[in-house]
Amino acid sequence: MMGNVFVLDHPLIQHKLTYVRKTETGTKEFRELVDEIAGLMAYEITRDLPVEEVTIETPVTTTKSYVLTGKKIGIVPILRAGLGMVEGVLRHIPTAKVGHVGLYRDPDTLMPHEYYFKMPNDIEERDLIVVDPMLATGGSASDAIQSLKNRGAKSIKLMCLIAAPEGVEAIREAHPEVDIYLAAMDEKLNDHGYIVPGLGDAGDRLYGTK
Ligand SMILES: O=P(O)(O)OC[C@H]1O[C@H](OP(=O)(O)OP(=O)(O)O)[C@H](O)[C@@H]1O
Ligand SMILES: O=c1cc[nH]c(=O)[nH]1
Ligand SMILES: [Mg+2]
Repeated sequence: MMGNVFVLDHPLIQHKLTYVRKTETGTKEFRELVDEIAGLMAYEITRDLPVEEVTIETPVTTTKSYVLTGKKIGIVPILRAGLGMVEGVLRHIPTAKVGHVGLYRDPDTLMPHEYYFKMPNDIEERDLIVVDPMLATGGSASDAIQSLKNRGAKSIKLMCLIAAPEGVEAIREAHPEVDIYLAAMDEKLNDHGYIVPGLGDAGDRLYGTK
């Protein structure tokens, strides 16, 4: 089955993304905005979570209502920049477990290198949401998803703030069953593998390392 690409262009997300992109937005505000956008996106991507009917008492009467079935969820940030999206998602899915994949992209070759991998021990039973603000060449997300599959993951979604068409294509090629959720689809990559117009280096802007 071919995964879908969803651009979650809700007005609140579009508005916040404008400030995330702006050069003059400082580290503190950048971090807050990434967190808020991740929360709004989590709200959208959990739309199909299963619920079950329960019978409850209100102060007025007995009625039927709905609760989540308790489907197991895992949030998988790609370090470092993906960390900026974790709390926003956890705010809406507080029982989710969090697994970390450490990857950095070599600035010259643009190839990803894995330096850390730690998951909950039942990832094969969980619906995993891989989070990373940037999907550029797609190399990092593609490798992270492959690492998860190699360890038994069966259900994986990818959630990014901004993607280049090249990155989306790379994921669709390597992992055709993975649904991709974006806040924006940008124009292209530049010669250094940065997304245009993009927001610059997400990790550096989140953590003030440049
Ligand atoms: O799609 P790609 O071409 O692989 O590029 C995207 C990756 O690059 C950035 O991470 P970076 O390597 O800068 O690491 P960092 O998060 O530690 O800054 C970003 O957060 C993605 O993980
Ligand atoms: O534009 C880009 C591309 C890769 N990584 C980033 O942080 N930004
Ligand atoms: Mg970086």
